[in-house]
Amino acid sequence: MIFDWHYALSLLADKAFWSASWRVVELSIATWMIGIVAGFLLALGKQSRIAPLRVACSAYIWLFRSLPLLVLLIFVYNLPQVFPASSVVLADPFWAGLIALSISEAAYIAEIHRGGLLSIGKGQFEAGRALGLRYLGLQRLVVVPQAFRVALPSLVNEYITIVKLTSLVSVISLAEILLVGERLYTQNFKVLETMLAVSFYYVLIVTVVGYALKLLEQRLDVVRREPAAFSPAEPAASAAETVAAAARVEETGRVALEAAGLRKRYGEHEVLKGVDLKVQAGEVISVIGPSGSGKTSLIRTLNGLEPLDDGEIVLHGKLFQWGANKARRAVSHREHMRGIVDIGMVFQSFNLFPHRSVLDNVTLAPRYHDRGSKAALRGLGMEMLSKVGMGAHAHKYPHQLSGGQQQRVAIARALAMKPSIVLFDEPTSALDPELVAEVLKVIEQLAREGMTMVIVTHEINFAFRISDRIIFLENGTIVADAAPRVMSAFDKDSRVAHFLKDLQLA
Ligand SMILES: Nc1ncnc2c1ncn2[C@@H]1O[C@H](COP(=O)(O)OP(=O)(O)OP(=O)(O)O)[C@@H](O)[C@H]1O
Repeated sequence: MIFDWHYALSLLADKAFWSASWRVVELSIATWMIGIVAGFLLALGKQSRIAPLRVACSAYIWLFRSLPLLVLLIFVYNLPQVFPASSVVLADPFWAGLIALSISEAAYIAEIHRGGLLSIGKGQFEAGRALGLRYLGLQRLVVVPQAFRVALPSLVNEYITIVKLTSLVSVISLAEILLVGERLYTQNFKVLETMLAVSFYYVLIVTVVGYALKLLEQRLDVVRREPAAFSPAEPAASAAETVAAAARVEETGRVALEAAGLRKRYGEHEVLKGVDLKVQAGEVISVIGPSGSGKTSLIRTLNGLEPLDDGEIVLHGKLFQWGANKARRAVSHREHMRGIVDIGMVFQSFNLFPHRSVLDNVTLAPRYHDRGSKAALRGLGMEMLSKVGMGAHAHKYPHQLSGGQQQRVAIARALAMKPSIVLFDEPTSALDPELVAEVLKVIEQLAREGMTMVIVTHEINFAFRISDRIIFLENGTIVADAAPRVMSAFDKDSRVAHFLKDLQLA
């Protein structure tokens, strides 16, 4: 038997094949999109803290990944035998195929999304929470865009799988590419010629749609993006457009934050053992102490990133945080959130949002909290960036900045919410030594402006130079709390003097 090239080539212009190809494109794209949305919800459900939801989503994923698609297709297509009303939809093989494919693909895609979700670091959630983003806002603005970008290469791959799986829908008589081919070769027995044409159409769809999805993948990949050129004509917006941008400086002398009897334990290890701390408005307090003494734990409990076991925190005279051991819940969620955004937080590892430009990082929270018009917030963002010497980098992405520059952007981001207190958790510990000075200079400037700050730091000279008070923490207890001048004059046998001497020798 001779291979009929002429016939095979004529099939490439066959109307029935082109219309079947279009049906495959429609079916595969619809399945992919439904699978992406449903799969994401399943992935979130599988990670949920609500046990019944977690179990239900896990069971769905387990069941539909185990079930062969062919079985599911036949099952769905024949459902009208038991539920006649469903024939309105399921009598059409396109809809029956779409439903069966989507049910099955959602289970596979859920696992791809879970990989994306797991890749988002804890720091991203903490930065979002410290900026007062609620669950949905955090998902929408921070988690989903990043997780989607991570998952996209696998999702594109899954699309190709879906295109191939559509050939199975021929069993329920959908006139897709394979069925058109089968109908032809059962008439003329030119099986190889027909299958060559069938292959051509599948390869064409995978190539064209696959290429479009690759372009989408590249577009979403900020790491490949060149920084946009900065135009000095664009920036700081007119004074009228600018939301009162300067960091909020409280009337000095009043108590801004008061923590009483703070206790925190991790398992059996009690890391804060009844800490009392009063921060006056305009005061700069540095927290120093040996590694593991509880400095970071203290600062993280102050703005609610870590729950307390006991004790309470009062912010500007209003209860803000309270220990799990206390039954008192006199604070509404709204008031509590107001407290959170009133306390700015700068993290050791910056925790900038990598998928957003520098300016977007700074304006994200004020935009979320509806603090002004787009133009006004842009003006605010530019002003905050200029304040930390980063105005010229507004259009870059975090990965295009040095560590010191990233930390300065993180400071601008915290200031953009106009907090009354800013907490710094070892702001220079993750930096190369030559980058430390630029960050300390910014913090020192804020101290001069009268910003209320609590700074956990290992930069002892810096702490003694800019602070009104130094707190020495050891074993979860405040061992000393004094002005730098007083602390420098402590008895040379005191624990503080030993610690400072050890640091000088190190
Ligand atoms: N999430 C956690 N789970 C369990 N233990 C923790 C956790 N976070 C901190 N710890 C423990 O609590 C203790 C205090 O940690 P913390 O980070 O507050 O100390 P630190 O004084 O800031 O130390 P460093 O100066 O090294 O950063 C340490 O022993 C640490 O191992």
